[in-house]
Amino acid sequence: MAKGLQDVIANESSICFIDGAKGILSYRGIDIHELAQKSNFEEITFLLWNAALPTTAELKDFSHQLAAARQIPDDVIEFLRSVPKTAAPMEVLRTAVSLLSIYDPDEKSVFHTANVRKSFRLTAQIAMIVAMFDRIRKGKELILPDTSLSHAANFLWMLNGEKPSETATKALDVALILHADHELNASTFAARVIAATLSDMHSAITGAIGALKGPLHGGANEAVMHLLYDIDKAGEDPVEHVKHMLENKEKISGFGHRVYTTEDPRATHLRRMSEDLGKDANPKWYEMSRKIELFVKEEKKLNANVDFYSASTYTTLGIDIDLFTPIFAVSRIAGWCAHVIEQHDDNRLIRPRADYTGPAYPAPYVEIKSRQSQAKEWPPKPSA
Ligand SMILES: CC(=O)SCCNC(=O)CCNC(=O)[C@H](O)C(C)(C)COP(=O)(O)OP(=O)(O)OC[C@H]1O[C@@H](n2cnc3c(N)ncnc32)[C@H](O)[C@@H]1OP(=O)(O)O
Ligand SMILES: O=C([O-])CC(=O)C(=O)O
Repeated sequence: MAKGLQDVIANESSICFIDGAKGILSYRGIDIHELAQKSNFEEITFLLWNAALPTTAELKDFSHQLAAARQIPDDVIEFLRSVPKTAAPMEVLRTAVSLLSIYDPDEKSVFHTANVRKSFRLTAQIAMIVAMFDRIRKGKELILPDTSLSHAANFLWMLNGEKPSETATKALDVALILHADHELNASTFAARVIAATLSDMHSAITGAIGALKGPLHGGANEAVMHLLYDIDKAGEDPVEHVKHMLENKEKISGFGHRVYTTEDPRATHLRRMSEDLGKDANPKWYEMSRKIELFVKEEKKLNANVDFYSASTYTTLGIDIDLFTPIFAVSRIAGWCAHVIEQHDDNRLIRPRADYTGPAYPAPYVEIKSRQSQAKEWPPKPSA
């Protein structure tokens, strides 16, 4: 039995190819390094959904459709205003996406064309929800979307209320390219399991957001930054701190990967971005990260994953920690949609088996008056 389904081939997919031993990641066969250098979020989203790079006219039309989808029902904005300002943005996003389904004109359909329409809306709306809730919780006025801006630039515009610099837009755009898809990662698998019951796309994406939030998955980028802040606040040496954590058998967020046994190709770009942005702003977070990376690699032979340098990159861009995982979702929605579309286009229920480890069958049904409590921890044994 493969615990955690390690290395189990659970589905066919033509979206994303990974060679974990060689550190290769590609979308529809095109290497991530080339995409990170030459492409943009709109183009790779077209690629993920259509299995081919767009022509100039197709890209223009696609970008236009994505910008035109920047609309949120008033009731969803009311919901964002109604939740406590202290709510975690990732929880708010999860619930808002669930709520969006009630207002989506194609909500019940799982047909290809309806799924594509929903993909445009969800991709546009997730970015807007993250930006809008951040402004609402800070008591700031909402900023209307600007359809002349790219997806990355519009997100920064709606978040900060000022036109973003080319450097910030480019950095976010590259981060969005890098995070957009990753084969059957936990959140995408969750989305496909939900979609495979012929449930709707919003249900699948709501489940995916719940899975992404966990600290073993997308939530690790926030945990990395909390670690860096804690070390900095305590004035500790980063290597000594991490050494102590490893001695206590604690995991270091941002390291290790189920599939990559060598460098995560996305970390290569994020490391460079963290360093470059740090040079112009504050190199501290990059420098601390680099020291930790070198030590963990030497000591545990573990490589930094996509979440490690995204933390210092986003912090240097002035983004709050609890928006890191939501921003992961702002990008990953492109991949989730591609996978839900692929699943619905050629569906079969996903229903694996469990290796049963419980009491041998047939176990006796003991009448209630004859039972002794078997509970170990919960519920606690009532005192006699
Ligand atoms: C976008 C993403 O989801 S990328 C991943 C983001 N998650 C993180 O960064 C959290 C930290 N990393 C981890 O917890 C793991 O490496 C995971 C979840 C990514 C992969 O998990 P798995 O493939 O199940 O590996 P598993 O957790 O079994 O670890 C294997 C061994 O490496 C160790 N290990 C793995 N990651 C780490 C880590 N980050 N720090 C310290 N030790 C680690 C484990 O303790 C274990 O050691 P052992 O065999 O001595 O018990
Ligand atoms: O593939 C995984 O297991 C996790 C990951 O890196 C991602 O989702 O980007």
